[in-house]
Amino acid sequence: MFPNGWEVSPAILGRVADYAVELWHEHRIPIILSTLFILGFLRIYLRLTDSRQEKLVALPKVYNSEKKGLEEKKNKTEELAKVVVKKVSSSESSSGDDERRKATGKKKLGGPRRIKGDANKRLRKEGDKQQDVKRKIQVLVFYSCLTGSTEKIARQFAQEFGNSLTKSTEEEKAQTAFLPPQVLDLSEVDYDEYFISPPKTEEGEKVDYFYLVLLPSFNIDSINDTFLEHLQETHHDFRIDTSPLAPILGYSVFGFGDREGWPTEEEGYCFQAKEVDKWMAKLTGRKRAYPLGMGDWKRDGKERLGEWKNGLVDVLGQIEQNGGLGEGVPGSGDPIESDDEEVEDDGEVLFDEPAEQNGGKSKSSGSLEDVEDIGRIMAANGNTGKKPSAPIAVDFTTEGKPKRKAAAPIVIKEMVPKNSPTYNSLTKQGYAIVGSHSGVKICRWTKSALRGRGSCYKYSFYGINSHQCMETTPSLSCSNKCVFCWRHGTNPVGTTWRWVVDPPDLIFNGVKENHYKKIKMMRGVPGVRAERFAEAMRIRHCALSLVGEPIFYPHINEFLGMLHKERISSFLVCNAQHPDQLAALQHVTQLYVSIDASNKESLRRIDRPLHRDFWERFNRCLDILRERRFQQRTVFRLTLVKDFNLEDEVEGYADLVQKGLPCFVEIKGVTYCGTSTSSSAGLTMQNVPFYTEVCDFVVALEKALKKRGLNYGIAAEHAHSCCILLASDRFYKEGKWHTRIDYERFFELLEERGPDGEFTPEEYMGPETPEWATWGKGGFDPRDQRVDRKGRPVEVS
Ligand SMILES: Cc1cc2nc3c(=O)[nH]c(=O)nc-3n(C[C@H](O)[C@H](O)[C@H](O)COP(=O)(O)O)c2cc1C
Ligand code: SF4
Repeated sequence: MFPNGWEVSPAILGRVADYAVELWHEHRIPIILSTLFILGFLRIYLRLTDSRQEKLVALPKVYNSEKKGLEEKKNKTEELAKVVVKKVSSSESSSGDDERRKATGKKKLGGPRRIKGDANKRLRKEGDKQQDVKRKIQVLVFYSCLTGSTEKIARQFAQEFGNSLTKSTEEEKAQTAFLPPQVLDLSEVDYDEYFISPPKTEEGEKVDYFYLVLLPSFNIDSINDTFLEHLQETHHDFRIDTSPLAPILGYSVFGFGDREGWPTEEEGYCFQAKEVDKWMAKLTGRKRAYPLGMGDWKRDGKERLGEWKNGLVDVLGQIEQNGGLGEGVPGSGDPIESDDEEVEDDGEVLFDEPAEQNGGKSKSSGSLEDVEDIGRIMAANGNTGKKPSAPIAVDFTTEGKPKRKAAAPIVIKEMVPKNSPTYNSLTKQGYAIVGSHSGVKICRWTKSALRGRGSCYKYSFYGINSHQCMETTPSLSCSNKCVFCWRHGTNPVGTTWRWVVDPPDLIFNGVKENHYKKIKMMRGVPGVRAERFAEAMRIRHCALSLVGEPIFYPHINEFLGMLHKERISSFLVCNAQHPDQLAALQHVTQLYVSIDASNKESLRRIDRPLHRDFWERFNRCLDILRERRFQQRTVFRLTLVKDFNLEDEVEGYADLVQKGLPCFVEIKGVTYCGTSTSSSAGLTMQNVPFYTEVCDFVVALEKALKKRGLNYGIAAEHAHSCCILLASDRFYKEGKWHTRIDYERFFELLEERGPDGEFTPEEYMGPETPEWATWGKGGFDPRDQRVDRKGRPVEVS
């Protein structure tokens, strides 16, 4: 009923409803469209009004209250002792919010916040803040023992180790606190507490653990067996993560043994320490922080343990600085297996010619200048980042001839700029580029020696420890394109030095730094021996023979002086194409010239030299070697390539030896590398001679030399690298070959008489060549274990 008393009968209501339904059915589309149109219009109108007036016309109350609520919430949460908050991601905040924010001119609130954690608890902890900042590291020293010595050693070790660590963190500002090392007897500890996961700490306390295991070996039943069984079972237990100890910072193992009863590792020397090291690597996800150490408790145990301790102090120092094991570990547990490398990194190799270099024909438009002038020009350019404007060329072919006047401004480019394909290619291959034209790389023999798997032939012949050898070059550029070049790349080749010249000290410091960095990356590699690793941190030898041509570098003598000053011996290999530089070279410990062929045609085919007068240059180099044979310890390096320079060339090589009269002749079979450079030259595996073929060649060459009245004999061999040494009888004394070098004497002579001083190679001739390295004995270092490509031991025949 209506208020005025009208009554509407149900029949009328029914008719109205019918009419409305009918109307809807007939006109629903126009009704919907016009409603949408009106709503759309209304919305646009509201928007326009909104931005003009810079305030909300519609829904203001709703938004304001929401905003107010959020702000209150924000203040509250901030007040609540800066609890951990998490912003809702931007994708979650609606665009409408943004627009409204724009409209109000208010700052972004960051969206609703989700509160994590307990604010009150956090407030309670505020007072502990200072304490929280310091990170705590707990070193645990586990040991096992049967007859009592290891316990004593472990306690003393922990004491000394703790002292060394605290010294480094005594400063108030130190971010890390080393807790005193704990010594734990493996026959008493609960293995589940330490070797299924790291020990639990007090609630809220953050302690990182570092495990050390001092373990004598026993070939009888002992706690070692129980311990090893536990490690194995944990690793194989399907209910447990395969690396449950991965949260620890790192570990290292030191084994005690007795060489009197167990002389070699194959016979059981320290065998259980090796096992523990292996299982710990698995359980920790390869967190070997320092190589396995081993010591004979009757002989060198203390000394080896001391080295191992010092190495670990260094490692913990790095952890303190970097927060973890850092580069190489478990990356160094990601070993670049030396055996995986295609070939050994010893020898001159080249890269493909870059497009802009045309067969060595110099395109330089600039003037020809002296090497020394490059420094002057660089100084004139101020090396200030101003772009020099035209190339400079130093043409060794025209050195000494009158200079032409500069026709155009000078631009000095870098040989291997950081953004060049060469740089990328070289770094990918494991080279570190130092400055703009020098490189350093760890050769596979260095890695092999670190793991006790054999040194290169230079140990057998000359007594060089491969793990203390740095392989480097101050010039990545070269003037040949040898067929056996095994590096892919696009490095500059050319007859002239046209690049920026880096100062020698920059190169010297840079190559050392990078070499040590690369050695350090090996510390977690399985099988690396602690004592070799410690020795490797002192470079004793430098092989200037990587890629490129070292005497191409204008300051090579200064660079050599720096090596010698630090008592690093130098073996310099050059390609017999730079006679002037060779003549000007000061003393090196051993001076090599690569003799890749015995006649002009063969040399052209193999070395593919860029110099048109390559044969004349080659011969001049041999003359220089002959003249200097009583000043420099000279070596011919022959690389035999079947079907290229092996057959019918014995007589030719004998002639070259007669011409140069080197102190030694090293003969080596080529190593196949399968690069585009070599295959485009038609080189295949078929060109690699067998060792027996190399032996036959050497016997024939010795005979050919004798025929010419030259007294050379086969002094040493290293079958492992297919290399044999012929020596002049100048190095044959009292019925023995003396191919080794007295390095200390060499440095003394240098100090006494200077880099140009008069002294002969005989004056620093070393002790006799060891029996195992002489002809017929194979030459494998008896200290090491020979392995095949898969790391399996190989019997040395
Ligand atoms: C019963 C026995 C068995 C041993 N077996 C080996 C072994 O197989 N390999 C090894 O290098 N040393 C072996 N050793 C030498 C011990 O590892 C070495 O003497 C060690 O320093 C002993 O440590 P401890 O005095 O703490 O028990 C053995 C010693 C004993 C007493
Ligand atoms: S001399 Fe040095 S660089 Fe050359 S192969 Fe031996 S260890 Fe390697």
